[in-house]
Amino acid sequence: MTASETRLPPPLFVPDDDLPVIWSPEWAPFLDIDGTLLDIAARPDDVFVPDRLIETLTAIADTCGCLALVTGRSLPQADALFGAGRFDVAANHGAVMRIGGVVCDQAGDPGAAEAMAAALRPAVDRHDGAFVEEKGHSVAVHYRAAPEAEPFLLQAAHEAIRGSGDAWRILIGKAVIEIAPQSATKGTAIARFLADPAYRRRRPFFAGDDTTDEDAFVAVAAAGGLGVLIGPERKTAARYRLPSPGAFRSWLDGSVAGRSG
Ligand SMILES: O=P(O)(O)OC[C@H]1O[C@H](O[C@H]2O[C@H](CO)[C@@H](O)[C@H](O)[C@H]2O)[C@H](O)[C@@H](O)[C@@H]1O
Ligand SMILES: [Mg+2]
Repeated sequence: MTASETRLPPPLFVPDDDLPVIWSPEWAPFLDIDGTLLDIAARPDDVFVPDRLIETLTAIADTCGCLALVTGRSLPQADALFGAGRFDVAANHGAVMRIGGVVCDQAGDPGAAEAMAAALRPAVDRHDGAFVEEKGHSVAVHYRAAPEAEPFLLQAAHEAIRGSGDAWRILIGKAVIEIAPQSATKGTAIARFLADPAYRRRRPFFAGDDTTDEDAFVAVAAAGGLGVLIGPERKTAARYRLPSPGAFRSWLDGSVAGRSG
C-alpha cells in the first residue's frame, strides 16, 4: 500500500500532553526537521534552533538510547543545525543514512544531482526570489518568494529528470520542488534504522509535517509505532496531530522527565 492509498481515520488532535508516549528504551524516536522541530522560515538558512531544543533532544536520546533526524536536508546541513555528529540522521529524504557515526547508505549519484541543478538554473533564474539548493544527493528548487513560478519550475524539474530512467523522483514540499533518488524514501529510512541493532525491536515514533513524510507515517504504523502530524488537519497516515512546531517543541519539553519550564 502506498502513502496515497492509505485509508485511515482523520488524525486525532492532541492537546499538549495527551500523546501516549513516555520515553524509554522501548521507543525509537524519528524526527523531521523543517516544519516539525523548527518553524518554517523565509529561506533554508534563516531557521532558528533553540538551545533548549537540542538539550531536550539529547535528553530523549539518552533516555531511549537512540534518536534520529529524518530529513530532506543534507547531512552537513543537519549537523550544522543540531551539532556535528550529535544525532543519527537520514538525510536527503532517506538517501543518505548515518547510524552510530557511520555513513552506511548513500543512494543517488551526486554528479548527476549537480548536473540536474545546473540544468535547472536557467529556468530558476527567470523568477526573482526562486533559487536552487544543492544538497549532494538531492536538489531542491525553492519558490517561497515566487509562488507563481511553481508550474513552470515543476515542468523544468520533470525535464531535468527525463532520461534518467527510474533513478530520480520529484517530491513537492512546502514552496519547494525536490529531486531525490527513487530508491530511498523516509519510509525506507525508518525500515533501515529498525533493522540496525541500535534500533531493532523498538517501537518507532515519527513526527513530520509534510506530504513527503507520509511514507514515514506508513512505515511506523506498519511497525506498530506512532505517527504525529505537525500542522493543520489533512489526509494522513499519522494517528495524532499537533498544530505547530511550537506546540510540538512544548510537548517534547514536557515529555522529558525531571525537567520543568
Ligand atoms: O524533511 P524536512 O526536515 O522537513 O526538510 C524539508 C525541506 O526543508 C527545507 O525547506 C523548507 O524549510 C525552509 C526553512 O523553513 C523554507 O524556507 C522552505 O520554503 C521549505 O521548503 C530545506 O531547505 C529543504 O532542503 C528540505 O528538504
Ligand atoms: Mg518537514
